[in-house]
Amino acid sequence: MQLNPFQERAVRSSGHCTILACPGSGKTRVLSERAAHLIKSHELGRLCAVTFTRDAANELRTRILESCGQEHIRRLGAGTFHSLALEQLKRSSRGRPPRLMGDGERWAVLRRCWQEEETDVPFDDVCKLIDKAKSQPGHIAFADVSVQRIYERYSGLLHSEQVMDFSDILLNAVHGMQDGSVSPLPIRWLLVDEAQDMDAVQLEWILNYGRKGVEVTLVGDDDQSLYSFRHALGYGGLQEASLALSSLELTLPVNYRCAPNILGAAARLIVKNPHRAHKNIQAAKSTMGVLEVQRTPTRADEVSMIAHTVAAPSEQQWAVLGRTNTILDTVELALTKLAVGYTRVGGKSIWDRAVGSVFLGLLRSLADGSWTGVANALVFCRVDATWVNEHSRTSEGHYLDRLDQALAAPHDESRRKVLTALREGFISWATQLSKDRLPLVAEAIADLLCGYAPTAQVPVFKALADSFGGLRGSLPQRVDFISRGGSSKNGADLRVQLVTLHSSKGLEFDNVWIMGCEEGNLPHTDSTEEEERRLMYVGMTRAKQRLVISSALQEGAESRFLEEAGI
Ligand SMILES: Nc1ncnc2c1ncn2[C@@H]1O[C@H](COP(=O)(O)OP(=O)(O)OP(=O)(O)O)[C@@H](O)[C@H]1O
Repeated sequence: MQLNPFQERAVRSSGHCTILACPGSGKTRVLSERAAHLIKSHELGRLCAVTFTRDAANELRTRILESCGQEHIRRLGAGTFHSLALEQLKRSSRGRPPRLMGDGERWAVLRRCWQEEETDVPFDDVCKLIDKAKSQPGHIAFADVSVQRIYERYSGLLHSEQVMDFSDILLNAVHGMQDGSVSPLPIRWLLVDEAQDMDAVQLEWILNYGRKGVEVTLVGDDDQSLYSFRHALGYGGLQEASLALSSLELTLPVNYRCAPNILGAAARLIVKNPHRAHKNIQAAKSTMGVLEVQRTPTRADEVSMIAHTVAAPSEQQWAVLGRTNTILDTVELALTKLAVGYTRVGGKSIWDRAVGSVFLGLLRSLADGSWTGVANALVFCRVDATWVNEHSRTSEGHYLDRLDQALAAPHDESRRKVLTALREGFISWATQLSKDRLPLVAEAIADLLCGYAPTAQVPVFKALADSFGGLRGSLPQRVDFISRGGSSKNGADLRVQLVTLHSSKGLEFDNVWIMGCEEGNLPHTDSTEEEERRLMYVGMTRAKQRLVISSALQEGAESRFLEEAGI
């Protein structure tokens, strides 16, 4: 595959460089080719590639080595910001930097400090404020004096106990590089992938290298910046870095992924964002794709349309993209009902979460006589877990025998009530089952659990019962189908994927369906319009051949993004 002229220039140019890459423009390839070019065209010097996750760093290392050859392995480093900063701290403290606390430990120390302060500011808010402050490299100060005191107490404790939290790794490396107590890694080139996602501390870390003569290459797409809630700087960060280093700015405008009409709609949408780098995005493909808009009366109609379309027998690969996991749950249940295999990306299956697993657990017990589902349901129905565990250890046999053994002992009224309800329930469910009335059994189990569930979970139990009741097959067959994760726990069946818009970044599919495109949901009220527009843009640019965008009348007005995209 030949590089296009834009890619060629991005690979071969020298000095500090910021590469603004449109979706599907081959940025990982350009980054690895550029790294290989720098290594091969110089006899000396180490190169370090940095990114946000360990998997991405490993992938990048492999791609670079494929391009430059294994013989250069000693001249290449790749890691996350934090792993590289930690390496610096280790080198500068002869292998003994402060011990890194785990998440739970950090939480406990912070909570201690919060309790001591007796403030009105809720603990979660204090955590968020401190996280936000620690994503800045400068002096930390809080508007609220009680939060300031909590922070000072927390920092004091970490110092005296010679420990640090995750944010301290980069902060300590940055401050140490500034005052000369921490040396930079001995590298000649630094390459940063997904640079739109860096926060202010990561930016300062990069700039420190740049100021010390390391050549910095940033690759990113400000239009795909989705993490401002994690303090990512997006376009502002890319601009600041380019300005500070006087970097050469290049774009990769050619998209190899999407049909031109799909790309055109996405491009019309994203230009509505006022704060972005101008990129003259172009489609490499010339064959038009399918671009459809669907508006159904209700969400249930929308979900049914999605499920029946993606279920149609074909080799076609589909991704259903949703703004939230809750909206994707509705499609998951509809697919279960139709016995269509699927994979969830970016969230757990509803059958693996508390509500789904307690419901399925009782059905499994009914199918095979096992106890675990009953024990879990007892705890869900607020029976004391210590008692349930003790009874699980000391009793044996079929669940009915174990319930009988339990009922033979004395209990307080509420526990006896739950044990009796379950026992009577099982007897009646078994009778219904013998008459092939599985939907009724599913409904009755849901009803029993609803009696102990918070109000918000009641419709979820009803939907689970409807989905399970509608599925074909015997009870063990249905339980087995769902337990296998709708057939594809191990990702074996990737034909239908249910993906949150955030998790869709970096992926591509033949056919994409973006659902729930109503005002309030997309754009979502929890975020800014610009960030939501980027989210929609990322979703749209995942589609190679076909893009369907749907909404339900009952859920509100159609998203403003459709009009903006001219569709
Ligand atoms: N010069 C080229 N000629 C033909 N195809 C190319 C070229 N460069 C990249 N591609 C193809 O373009 C597709 C998109 O590339 P890639 O997945 O690396 O995009 P990306 O820039 O990382 O996208 P995104 O940011 O949207 O995740 C890949 O299938 C890749 O093989």
